[in-house]
Amino acid sequence: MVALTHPFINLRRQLHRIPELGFEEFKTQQVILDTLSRLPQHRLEIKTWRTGVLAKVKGTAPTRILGYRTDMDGLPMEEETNYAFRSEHPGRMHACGHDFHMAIALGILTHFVEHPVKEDLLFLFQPAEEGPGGALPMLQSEAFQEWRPDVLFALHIGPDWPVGTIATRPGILFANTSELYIDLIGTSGHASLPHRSNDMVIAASQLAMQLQTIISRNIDPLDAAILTLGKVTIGTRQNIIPGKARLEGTIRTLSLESMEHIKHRIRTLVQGIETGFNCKAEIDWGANYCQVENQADLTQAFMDWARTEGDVQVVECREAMAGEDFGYFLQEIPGFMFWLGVETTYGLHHPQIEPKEEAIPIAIDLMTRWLRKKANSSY
Ligand SMILES: CC(=O)N[C@@H](CCC[C@H](N)C(=O)O)C(=O)O
Repeated sequence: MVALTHPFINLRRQLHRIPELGFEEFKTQQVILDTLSRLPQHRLEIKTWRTGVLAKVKGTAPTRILGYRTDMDGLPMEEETNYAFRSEHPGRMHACGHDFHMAIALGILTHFVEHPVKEDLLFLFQPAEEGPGGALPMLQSEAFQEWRPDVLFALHIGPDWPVGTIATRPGILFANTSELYIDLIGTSGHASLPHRSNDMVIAASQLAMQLQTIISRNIDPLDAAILTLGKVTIGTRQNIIPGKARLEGTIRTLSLESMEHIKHRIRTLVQGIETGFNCKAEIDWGANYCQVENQADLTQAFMDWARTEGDVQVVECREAMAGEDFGYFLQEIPGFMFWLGVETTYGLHHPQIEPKEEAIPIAIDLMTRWLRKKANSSY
């Protein structure tokens, strides 16, 4: 772990202590607003939107708005790192790097308040990326539309790459996602009377196995797709036949067509369970995120530029099956997202993840130079 010498590493640690779930980022929002309030105000315009923040750094002779987005929320999990600055919120953790993302955004913003460029720069602090999804409602908000940027950039910490490496690609970077919740409703009863009950352990087990056939039997093997069940809840006690089961999961695809096809197959299999087990079933698709599709020319230009700058390694990576609601912004505004190497032993969403903080100043420096270049060019 690096020493506490860099102001934005310090800020990351401050944010790391206070992870909050989507649309509950009250303390986080306050830290962002407090940080902004300590900067010279004459170049800053600030708006809040729900628990998010929009901060505009006014340019010297603006004709366009260049945007930079960070997410803000933490995850509902117990932290198990060795950090001295562990989460102070039980059952909450920044395990997806949003503390890094916010500190980096504030580092870039601070630079431009002190060293303005010609164009306006918009910094979006977006709530609820992990769920239920803040990007789409923020994109549709009046607050955003009033300052709608012409281009938009973002990064995500990348545990698989060493510090000093960035990885991205023109085109699809992150998958389409849909959450999946299936409730099965049968009849509970005494363990000794199976014929008078309708056991949802058996129905849920059958369904879990059948769902796994969708990817292996119904999807083109060359078209990547995932159906993961992350949580199954059934029963209360060893001698009670449970009449209710809940299966929770996520679907990931690299095309919208595959997403629709998988949902169609899920509906069909669930209907089969209803018929076969004489139970009722309800499906809820939860939050859906569209793919993160990097604008090809801009992304290629960024990768070429970063290679010539020579201080970071640039990798053209494959698509990831992770989801990111930043994709909604990129459906309407040209831009890109990239992975920032933070080289960790444990991956994203792991309770022991300790991303390397040396990546924070590297990212601030890189994106400061990129935004300066874009703000001074005609595109
Ligand atoms: C980068 C990352 O880990 N993103 C999350 C986004 C959540 C997607 C959605 N709520 C779902 O689970 O379907 C991810 O899990 O990929």
